[in-house]
Order: sequence, then C-alpha cells, then structure tokens
Amino acid sequence: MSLLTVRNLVIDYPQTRALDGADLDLRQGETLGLVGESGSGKSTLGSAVGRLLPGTAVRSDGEVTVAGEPVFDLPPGRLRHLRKKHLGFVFQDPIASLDPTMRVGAQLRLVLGRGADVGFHLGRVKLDDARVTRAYPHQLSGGMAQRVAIAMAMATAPELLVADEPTAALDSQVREEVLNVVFSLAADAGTSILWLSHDLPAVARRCDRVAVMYGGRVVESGPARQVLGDPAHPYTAALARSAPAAAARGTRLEPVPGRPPVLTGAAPGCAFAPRCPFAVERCEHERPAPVRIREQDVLCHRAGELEAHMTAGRRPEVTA
Ligand SMILES: Nc1ncnc2c1ncn2[C@@H]1O[C@H](COP(=O)(O)OP(=O)(O)OP(=O)(O)O)[C@@H](O)[C@H]1O
Repeated sequence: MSLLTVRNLVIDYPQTRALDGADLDLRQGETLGLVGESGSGKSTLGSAVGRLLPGTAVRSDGEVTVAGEPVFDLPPGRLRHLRKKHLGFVFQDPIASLDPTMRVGAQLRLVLGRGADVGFHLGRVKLDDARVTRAYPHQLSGGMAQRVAIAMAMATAPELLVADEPTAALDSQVREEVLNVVFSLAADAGTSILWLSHDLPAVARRCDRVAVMYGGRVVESGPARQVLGDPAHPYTAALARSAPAAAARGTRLEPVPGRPPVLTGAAPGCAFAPRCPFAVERCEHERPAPVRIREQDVLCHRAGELEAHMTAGRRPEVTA
C-alpha cells in the first residue's frame, strides 16, 4: 500500500523554483533514499511531506498524500494529528533542533509525555539515561544529540520517518552507528524511511529503493541497487560515477561535468539536457514523461535507445 504519494509537486521560493513537478511513491514499510546534487530539491521535498516548508515557499501545483490524507489541504487540527501520529522528522543539525535552555531530560518528557519512560527511549538509541537527561544540548556530542533527536522522532513509532541528512555533520564512525540505530529502530517499529542523502553507496546498502532528483524532479526511481548499479538515466549514471566509493574501489572519481541548474520557472525541456552527452534538440524544449526501463521509472526521452545500447553490450560512456 502506498504510504506517501507526491504528484506533480511544484514549489517556488521568491527567486527559485525548487520543485518543478516532482513525483514520488513510498510504500508501507519501505526504506527509500532520496539522492541528488545540492540544490536538486531534496530538502524541499522532505519538508513538503509534513507541510513544514518555510513561509516564503509557495505550492504552485501538485499534491502530497500521507496515509491517504492530502497534506496541503488539511485543516490545522488534522495536520497536527497527522504530524504527531504518522510522521517523524530528523534533520541535519541535531543540536539546533533541541532547545538550548532546557536540560535534555525535561525536553524528552515534554515530547514523550509526563508518564513516559525516558530511560527506555534513551536505551533504544543506546544512550546512558543518567548522563544524558541532566545535560544541556551543548554538552552533548553531535552523535549523542542526533540519537536524542531520533529517540524523540521514533517515540510514537511513526509510519514514516523523514531523515534529512541526519549524519551530515558527524564523522564516519559515528555516522554508521547513528544510521544503524535509525534503520534498526525503524525496522522494529515497521516505520518507513525517506532518507535524504548524498551517500550513494550507503543508500545502495541500506535502502530498498532510491529516487534520484535533478532540477526539482525525480528523474529516476526504482530498486536501490538496480538504479545505482545499472542506471537508466544519464544523470544517475554520471552521479554514480562521481560517488566517493568509486574512488575507494580504485575507479577514477569523475565529478558530474557542468553545474546543476537554478530554475526560476518551469524547465522548458529536460533540465539535465545542457550537461547531458546524449541530449538532442527535443531534450531542450520538450519535458520528458516517465518511461519504464527494466525496474526503473525514468524521465529521459532517450532512455529506450540508451537501454538498447546497453543490452547490446555497448554500454554508453557518460562523460563530458
Ligand atoms: N528557504 C529558501 N529560500 C529560497 N530558496 C531556497 C530556500 N530553500 C531552498 N532554496 C532553493 O531551492 C532549491 C532547492 O533547494 P533544496 O535545499 O531543497 O535542495 P537540496 O537538494 O536539499 O540541497 P542540499 O543537498 O544542499 O541540502 C535550491 O536552488 C535552493 O537554493
């Protein structure tokens, strides 16, 4: 069953179009990685799921449905209920998400409710109750603060956890530990995860599915290993070749040539066309509609032709 549905979502900030017709589906119990270069619209899409966009953002078109509820059309009471009962959020900067003037224990009791067993919730994220509850947020390490934020977000066993690069500020050892906590708690609770990430190899390892964003649209989605290991969109292929793990395997690390777009309105064609080695005239002025390639949904006019090249064993090289 579909838990989250995003259809043709268009979000504008005063100078920028952040989402330009984004589509996304996430099923109950599924873990989905949302990847793409900086500015591709990941955070805007993640925030839109809970209608948590800044006041300057305008939804110009499209809709978001969570557990059958149309998020942007809900009256305030129903929206609060949806956020409280069905959604959890964890953000990049855990210390900023806590109140600096209150001890952590007091904040936890406020969020979890008076009778809640704070020690139990801290134990689930592998934190020492006595030490953490007496501390102020600035006395916690980044990893500890993020575990507190995860304990708060997961306390209600939400149906969907939106995790916006929760480990971006942490070093690699702590990053793995925090991700282990998030994914195992979610698996135990049956919580779906929408994980916004720059870490393609980790997404391939941990997520069922991946959605790749470019220019405010999801340009390819499907099973994570399939999409990242055998991409059907030229952008995914370029992104996968730029992933740091490629260098770790001894492959040459190649940045995606050119710069991502900053849109001010609807892209007239495929937003990747100016950087795409396979672009033809049509790509410049006609917006691609989704096509099915293997198990992937792909927004590329030429995906079918490129697939034919691939199956004939002449895998196209995605270079500048
Ligand atoms: N509050 C805002 N006001 C104005 N423009 C914004 C705001 N937030 C994001 N944008 C713009 O919207 C576009 C999409 O940004 P968004 O943060 O959603 O992308 P992202 O993929 O999450 O990037 P990152 O990986 O760097 O977090 C970018 O061009 C960004 O500059």
